[in-house]
Amino acid sequence: MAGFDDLASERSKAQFDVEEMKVIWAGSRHTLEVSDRISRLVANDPVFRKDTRTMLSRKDLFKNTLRKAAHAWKRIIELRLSEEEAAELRFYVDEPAFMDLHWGMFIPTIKGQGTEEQQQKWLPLAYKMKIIGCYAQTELGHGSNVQGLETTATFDPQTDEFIIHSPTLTSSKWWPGGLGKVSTHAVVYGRLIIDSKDYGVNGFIVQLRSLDDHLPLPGITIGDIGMKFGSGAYNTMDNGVLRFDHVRIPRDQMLMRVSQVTREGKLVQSNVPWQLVYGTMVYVRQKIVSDASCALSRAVCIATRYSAVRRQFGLQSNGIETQVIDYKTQQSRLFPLLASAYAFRFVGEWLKWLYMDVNQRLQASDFSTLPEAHACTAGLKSLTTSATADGIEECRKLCGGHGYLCSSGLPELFAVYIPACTYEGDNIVLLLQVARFLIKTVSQLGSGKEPVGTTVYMGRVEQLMQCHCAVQKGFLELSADLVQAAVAHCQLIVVSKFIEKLQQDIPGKGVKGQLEALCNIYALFILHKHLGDFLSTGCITPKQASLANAQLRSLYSQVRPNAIALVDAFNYTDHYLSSVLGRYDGNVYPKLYEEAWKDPLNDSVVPDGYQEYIQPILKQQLRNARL
Ligand SMILES: CCCCCCCCCCCCCCCCCCCCC/C=C/C(=O)SCCNC(=O)CCNC(=O)[C@H](O)C(C)(C)COP(=O)(O)OP(=O)(O)OC[C@H]1O[C@@H](n2cnc3c(N)ncnc32)[C@H](O)[C@@H]1OP(=O)(O)O
Ligand SMILES: Cc1cc2nc3c(=O)[nH]c(=O)nc-3n(C[C@H](O)[C@H](O)[C@H](O)COP(=O)(O)OP(=O)(O)OC[C@H]3O[C@@H](n4cnc5c(N)ncnc54)[C@H](O)[C@@H]3O)c2cc1C
Repeated sequence: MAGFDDLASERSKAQFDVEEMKVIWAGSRHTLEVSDRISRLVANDPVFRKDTRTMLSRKDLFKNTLRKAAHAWKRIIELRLSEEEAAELRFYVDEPAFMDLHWGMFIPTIKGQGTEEQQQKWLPLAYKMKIIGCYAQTELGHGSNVQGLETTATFDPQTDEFIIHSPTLTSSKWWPGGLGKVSTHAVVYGRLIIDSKDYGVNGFIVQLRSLDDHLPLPGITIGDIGMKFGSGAYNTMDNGVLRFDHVRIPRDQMLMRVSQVTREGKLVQSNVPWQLVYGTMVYVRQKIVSDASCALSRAVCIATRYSAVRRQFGLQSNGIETQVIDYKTQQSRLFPLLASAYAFRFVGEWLKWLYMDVNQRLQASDFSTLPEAHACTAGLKSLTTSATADGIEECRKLCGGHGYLCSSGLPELFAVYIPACTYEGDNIVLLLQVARFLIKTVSQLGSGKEPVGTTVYMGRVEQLMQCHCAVQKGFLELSADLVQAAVAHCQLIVVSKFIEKLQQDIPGKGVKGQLEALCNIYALFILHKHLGDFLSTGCITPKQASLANAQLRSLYSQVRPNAIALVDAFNYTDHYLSSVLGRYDGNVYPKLYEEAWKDPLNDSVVPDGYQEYIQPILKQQLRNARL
């Protein structure tokens, strides 16, 4: 039968060791073992089913998410899962929920911005989930402009407290995940006011709900902000709205690693840079880059397997049509995405290392690499999420009409993924940060300060000094071009990190060769996409451009027989993929047919509403016809 045979035959053509590629993708043999074990644990647990998610009402969907989160937590305790295993469990459960913000933002904020005493007080409660926290920064009126936040935290020396207040409608907290219905606590960002003087934005731990009956505490108005894009998708999350009416908290609930307010109401700055107040965002942006390769590889896995099963036109001598994966147009859309998934995987690994390195330096009071870490996390978050969001949509189109069905898994994946282009910093706003960093680096070239890290190449480009003079005249005026420059800088990082990966010892028959082909596809595809820029700046000649395109076509042919094995190396279970088109066994058509009958509309042969709305029309037509 088509599908079974097609994918089996594709797998037999692979020219490399798939099991070794799985290790490369996972990062290590140990990580592969953990990820494989936990993915099966989730797939075999009926509580974690997700096949009806897109058909549930918001209330049922949300309650089901609470059920899954409670079950996940129970399993984590029962099985004594390590932090790594718990994170894998969350990944394979594949459902955004309040837990993400509790573990992914609330706890890291206390760790990064709290003093030793504050950590000792709050972290044990948070780790045991005796309190559940979220990250309440964004307001109705301001998200990107953090310094524009309006919530106030006014010190009251009489009582040794801060008074948290929302002075305007636009100061209402708006968007924080987990806030709407679940969190008992939040890190709230607000303006520190002492003696009528504004000292800018700081973080404060605020209890929102009673730990007895979950009701909001006095002075607090709280709720969910409403349905979001798509069915299922991010609607499992209770993004919330929050207003404060002069809510009092003890002074020691201001996060005081960066600056402290004394009992007398004096502000004391510590030796750490004030930008550490933005530290949680650096951590999460780094995580988002790692996750981009997961979302993109998932879409690519579905589109690649289906492209090998789907046949259209080109009847061959044996009487069967051509697999759509054999069309060069399909390859030229699909294989750059396959290469991007691998490229993002490796740059994500590197960024994780960079983040760990900067953290270690921070502990030792070395703040020198913080600006680069900020620029790299901001820029790569922007590049990888934009490319992944576009890539998922391209995969939907690569699957033709069936890609539009929820059972393909692609609509929900797209809907759940696209806010990544906005949250943790709008992608354009983040690229402007990178542009500023680049301009600053260029401006220091003449002063003898050698560029380091990802900007080391700047020391070799003489024309950059002239660029700097031009940009000095108008950053805002040139910002659209500067954003392009920031993207180019980030692309250079992605390609360099892929090349560095290839320089490592890579065991396994044919594995390195496949990775080299993918690396070249990624680099040449970027060149192809921006050919105009490369030609107009004289970086390459028209002859080189045409050679590069010829090389790209030849690389597609090289990857073609290995395409299915390259997506098998992601080691995704059918449960995780949640796609009829991307099934491991390729049994697409019978399962698509079967899936259709599960839709609630097919519960009855004659639909609800027939007698009210259809029958009268039909009868009317009958009368008109008689007339
Ligand atoms: C159901 C299953 C349950 C299973 C249970 C098991 C559980 C197990 C474990 C689970 C683990 C889950 C993990 C998941 C993790 C992730 C979840 C992610 C969810 C995401 C949700 C979204 C959250 C949010 O969106 S939070 C809000 C984010 N907001 C933003 O990003 C705002 C963007 N704006 C800004 O960052 C700033 O305003 C900015 C930078 C644009 C401007 O800043 P400015 O101060 O106004 O001005 P500027 O002059 O530009 O900067 C000054 C100065 O500071 C430097 N700078 C800026 N930012 C930083 C920074 N972040 N770090 C360091 N330095 C920074 C800047 O460069 C300037 O420097 P100088 O030039 O030297 O002056
Ligand atoms: C699903 C989701 C979950 C979220 N979770 C949380 C959370 O848990 N906690 C939290 O605090 N927040 C959260 N947020 C909020 C999120 O961080 C903000 O929405 C994000 O930072 C963007 O800010 P904004 O909405 O103010 O966009 P805006 O800044 O209003 O952006 C609107 C447009 O203006 C452009 N723009 C803005 N400034 C500039 C500029 N200087 N130059 C050029 N163009 C500009 C942008 O590019 C964009 O096109 C979440 C958001 C979403 C969508």
